[in-house]
Amino acid sequence: MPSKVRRRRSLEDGDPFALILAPPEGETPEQRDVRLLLEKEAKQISDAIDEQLSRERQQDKKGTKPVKVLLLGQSESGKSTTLKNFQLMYDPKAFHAERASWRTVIELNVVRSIHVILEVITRAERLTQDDSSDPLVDQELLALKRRLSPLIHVEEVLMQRLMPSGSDQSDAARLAQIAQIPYTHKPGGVKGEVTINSTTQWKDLFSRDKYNEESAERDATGVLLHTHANDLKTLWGSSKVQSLLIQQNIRLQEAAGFFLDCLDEVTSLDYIPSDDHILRARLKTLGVSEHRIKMTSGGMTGSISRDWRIYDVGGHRSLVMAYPDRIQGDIGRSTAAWAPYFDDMHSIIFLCPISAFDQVLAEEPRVNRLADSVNLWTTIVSNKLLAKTNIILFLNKTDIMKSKLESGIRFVDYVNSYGKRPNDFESASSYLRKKFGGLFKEKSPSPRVFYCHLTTVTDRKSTQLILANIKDQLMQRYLEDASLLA
Ligand SMILES: Nc1nc2c(ncn2[C@@H]2O[C@H](COP(=O)(O)OP(=O)(O)OP(=O)(O)O)[C@@H](O)[C@H]2O)c(=O)[nH]1
Ligand SMILES: [Mg+2]
Repeated sequence: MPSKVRRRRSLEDGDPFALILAPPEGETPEQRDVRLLLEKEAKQISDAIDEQLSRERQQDKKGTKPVKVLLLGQSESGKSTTLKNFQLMYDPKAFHAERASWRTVIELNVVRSIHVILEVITRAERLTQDDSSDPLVDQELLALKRRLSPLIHVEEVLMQRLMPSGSDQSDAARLAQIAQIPYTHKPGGVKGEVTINSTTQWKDLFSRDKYNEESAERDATGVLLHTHANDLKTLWGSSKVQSLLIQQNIRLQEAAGFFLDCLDEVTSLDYIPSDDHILRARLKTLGVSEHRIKMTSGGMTGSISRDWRIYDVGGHRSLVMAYPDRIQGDIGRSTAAWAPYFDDMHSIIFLCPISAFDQVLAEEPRVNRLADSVNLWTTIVSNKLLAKTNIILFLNKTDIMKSKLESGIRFVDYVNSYGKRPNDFESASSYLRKKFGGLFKEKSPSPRVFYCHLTTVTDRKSTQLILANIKDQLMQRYLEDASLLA
């Protein structure tokens, strides 16, 4: 029992690194059972992967192998945004062809932010009723709320169009059936974020050509946003709304899919999203999608061209392994869901959204988001099957991290081992780099190089420099491997 107390305390103290490194001494019999169960599961996965590896080695003896890159990380870490950057750089034609389709997603993002504000007003109204001496909501706000409430209906219509098969929960359940992964419905989870299943042809659904034939709602939404443009701007510009958001501790500007700072553009009738807007658009991925891009790299001996396959894995934890409640939210289930995609990857780009240090997982409110990323990182780097895989860490969302620290949110309040170091971006990011690097060295089955970048993947310029380097580095490695095998 004493060690159990110590382990729990380190979690409560909010130090994800201490938790990972804590020795399993003083394990209770139940903990032991759970650990053995996890080990058994890990062994089964490992055996299955070994078998698949050996089958694929046979197949790969013929033909040129594509370069395979896997994007990993928790939900909202920036995987799909990294993929968009790759597409924008190396397959711009396809990227631009999809531009109009992203408009619907952005419209939905706008409506969602408005929905959040309307709920904030409703909550404040309730409080005002309790204390009418100092009304938090005035008549003007109430009138705005009334006029904008039809947008909530629009949100439902749009979500039905993007998710024809129903909610993300039902998609997860279906996926679980196909993948034969135990699935548990978690009541009271995230409220209706729009999710895209990798098999849904949503871009076709919303392409401009198709619009005229069958998707009247889409333009109706654009027109509705346009009609309400002034009210939308008044609502967002209202100092009363801004103070209600602060009072209720909602930092809307830092949320995924925030577009209220460019309402003039987004609500105009001829709005077509820019590249930057597409990078900022939020659409949650469910399942795994494969993207093929032809890449060319120049070298001393001339340029080479290879097919790349980039795999974007939905990071949401809706596939839950049937383990005791206590350990849900831990390493095993994620590995189980992703394991089939690990085996022959040339590289894994692992994204950790470092700005999430003060947040919890939407789907698992007991779990701190940084602690979750540290857990996933540890699982990936310690996996023996990945011992030779090139792993690149993106400490992402540095822009939000900076603004949080500047606004006075204290890193040490969530990572107690940070101690008395200054609460600024330089110190906090270099601390995290060291910690992730330390885990990498300690947990890697054999020595390998630690690659780490501080990123803001919504920023095209800086991200594309990093991706160009990664592309050349992987092409180089690929050639070296090929010549070794020849
Ligand atoms: N400000 C800021 N926003 C970011 C950054 N990286 C990603 N985002 C935004 O965060 C949201 C989530 O990013 P995604 O790329 O969809 O996250 P994901 O990892 O694919 O999430 P899942 O599909 O749920 O697994 C999007 O609206 C992005 O535009 C960043 O570095 N800074
Ligand atoms: Mg995604």
